[in-house]
Order: sequence, then structure tokens, then C-alpha cells
Amino acid sequence: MSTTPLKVAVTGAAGQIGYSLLFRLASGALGDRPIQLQLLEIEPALKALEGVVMELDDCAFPGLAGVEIGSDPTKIFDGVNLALLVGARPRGPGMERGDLLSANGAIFTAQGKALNEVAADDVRIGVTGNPANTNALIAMTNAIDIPNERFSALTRLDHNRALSQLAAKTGASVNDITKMTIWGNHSATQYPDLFHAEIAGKNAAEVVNDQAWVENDFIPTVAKRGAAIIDARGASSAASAASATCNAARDWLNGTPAGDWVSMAVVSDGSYGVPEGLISSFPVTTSGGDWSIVQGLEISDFSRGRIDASVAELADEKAAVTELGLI
Ligand SMILES: NC(=O)C1=CN([C@@H]2O[C@H](COP(=O)(O)OP(=O)(O)OC[C@H]3O[C@@H](n4cnc5c(N)ncnc54)[C@H](O)[C@@H]3O)[C@@H](O)[C@H]2O)C=CC1
Ligand SMILES: O=C([O-])CC(=O)C(=O)O
Repeated sequence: MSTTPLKVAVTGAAGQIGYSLLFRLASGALGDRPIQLQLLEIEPALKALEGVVMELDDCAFPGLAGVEIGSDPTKIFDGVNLALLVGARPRGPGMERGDLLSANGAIFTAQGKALNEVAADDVRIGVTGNPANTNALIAMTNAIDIPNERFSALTRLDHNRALSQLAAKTGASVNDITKMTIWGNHSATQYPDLFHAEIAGKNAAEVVNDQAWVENDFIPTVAKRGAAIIDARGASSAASAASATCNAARDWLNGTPAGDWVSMAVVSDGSYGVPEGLISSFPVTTSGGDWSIVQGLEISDFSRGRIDASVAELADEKAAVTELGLI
């Protein structure tokens, strides 16, 4: 293991997700390698961020090598190996994530350019801020020298939600469930697919044996979970989003276990009929900091229709940000 600290940038560090994420990162969520946190906020939030840094200090985390804060992305992204782009306005009750396109899109053009200029050669960029897939597309398009494969948007929270719903339905432990997949957009059109998932090695759909539950319960519960949390909490999910952001980064950098895969929204190479260049969620395995899309899965007509609907929404979002001049 390298003892050189991994330089990790977090944007929106004074926000709700930041308040959970920073402490998870600093306490070793990515592994044993020490980390250096580089925290980006807008100027008015820097004072609050100073308070968060005081609390990080007060935890005396052995693996936290240092913390730097600021509002200039070209300073904060300097030399970073991992950038977690969280900072963006969250949606409120009654909004869809797509409503945030113009409000948040501009943030990701500037940050893509700054990463392009100053990040480390091995940088990996995970986008949590919504609409996550299209924000990742904007950052990727504006970072012309960074390989497209270094960008990913977060669908791990949806993946974890799907694991948890399936575990509750079947009485299995989440530890026994493998090969869950989220396809498409991190939005209400996403397709949580349990037809390839396994529970202790048995096909999950066969164990469940209840297509009505899959269609009327499982898929909508997972796809609309973000809205349900906003309704209940009056604010969007934060601790679970931070947890998923850590899970996704850890697996990307350290690899997925043999016999399993995870869901990540990554740039399509045309696999499964998803148009090349869209950032869409796929089943992926990772190794050595690189991901590959799991190939050869059979897609039923039912699954095909759901994947196509979510991908069509991604294409619409791409057209909208093209129109806005963001890509
Ligand atoms: N992909 C996913 O699974 C999930 C994504 N989200 C999204 O994550 C984002 C953050 O959520 P919260 O932390 O709850 O929001 P929040 O409003 O509590 O925090 C956002 C922070 O970003 C900062 N910010 C705004 N513009 C910035 C910029 N240009 N540079 C740096 N920082 C900037 C704000 O000052 C604020 O402190 C939202 O877009 C939300 O919708 C939330 C949950 C799950
Ligand atoms: O729903 C939202 O706006 C926040 C989010 O992305 C989620 O919880 O999945």
C-alpha cells in the first residue's frame, strides 16, 4: 500500500452530503491509504466549511494527512487523484432532477475545465450532484485532455436501495445478493434490474417469483426513493448518498469482488444498444482503477423497454444541455 496520501477533492463540502461524506472519507472508507482532503465551496459557504474542518481536526483521524479549503477550483483540484463532485443545488418537493439542468449545469463546465488544467494524471472523477449523469457528461466534455473513462456518475445509491428492497422482500441478507444492476439515468426512469441478480447463487427473479411485485413495487420503490425521502425528511437524502459515494469510489479504485459487479453510470461504448457517448448506468466490474461493462447479459423485451425509456431521457438531457451551450 502506498503511504503517499491520496489527494481527494470534494465539492459542496459544506453541504448536507459533505457533512457525512468527509468524516467517512477521513475515517478510512476508501481503504488504508492516508488521504489529503481538498475541499471546494462557494465563497459564502467557506465560513461554515471552516467549522466542519474544525470538527475534522477534533476527530484526530489517524489516516487524515491534511485538509485544504477554498473557492477556486484551479487551486483545490491541483494534483487531485480523485474528485468527488457533490456541490450542486438539490431538488425540493415536486421537482424532478432534470429541473436542475440549467441551475447546476454551469457548475460542471467550470469544474471540468479546472480538472483538465490541474488534476493529477491518474485522476478519477465521480459525480454525485444532480442531474448526475448529465453533469458528468458536461464535466467530461469540458475536460478535453482527461480520458472519458475517468468520469462516472453515481447510481450506487440506487443499487444499494435495490439490494435493500430485495433483501427485505426475500428475508435474505444483503451480503447474499450479487449481480444487481441499475440501468440508465439516476432519475425516476432508471431501471433497477433483478433478472440477473442472485441470492446465495440462485436467480433472484426465480426466488421472488412475483412479477407483479417486481413491476409494481420493487422498480417504483427504488426509482422513486429519492422523492420519498424528500417528502419524509423535507430534504434530500444525504447520509445514504455519502455512503454510496464512498462505496462507489472505493470499488472503482480497489476493484470489485470476484463473482459480483456494481452499477456505475459511465460513458457508453454502444453496449446494450445505449448510444455511444451517453453517460448511462451499466453493470460494471472494476480492476486497477479501470471499469469494464459486463458483457453478454440477455435482455428480455421487458428489460429492453425499460432501458430504452431511461436512455431516451438521457438523450433528451444531452440535447437540452447542448442547446444551453454547456457541451
Ligand atoms: N446521485 C445521487 O445519488 C444523489 C445526488 N444528490 C445530489 O447531490 C447534490 C448535493 O446535495 P446536498 O449536499 O444535499 O446539497 P446542499 O445544498 O446541502 O449542499 C450543496 C453544497 O454545494 C455547494 N455549492 C454550490 N455551488 C458550488 C460550486 N460551484 N462549487 C462548490 N460548491 C458549490 C453549496 O454551497 C452547498 O454547500 C444535489 O445536487 C443533490 O441533488 C443527493 C442525493 C443522492
Ligand atoms: O432525489 C433526489 O433529489 C436526491 C437523490 O438524487 C436521491 O436521493 O436519489
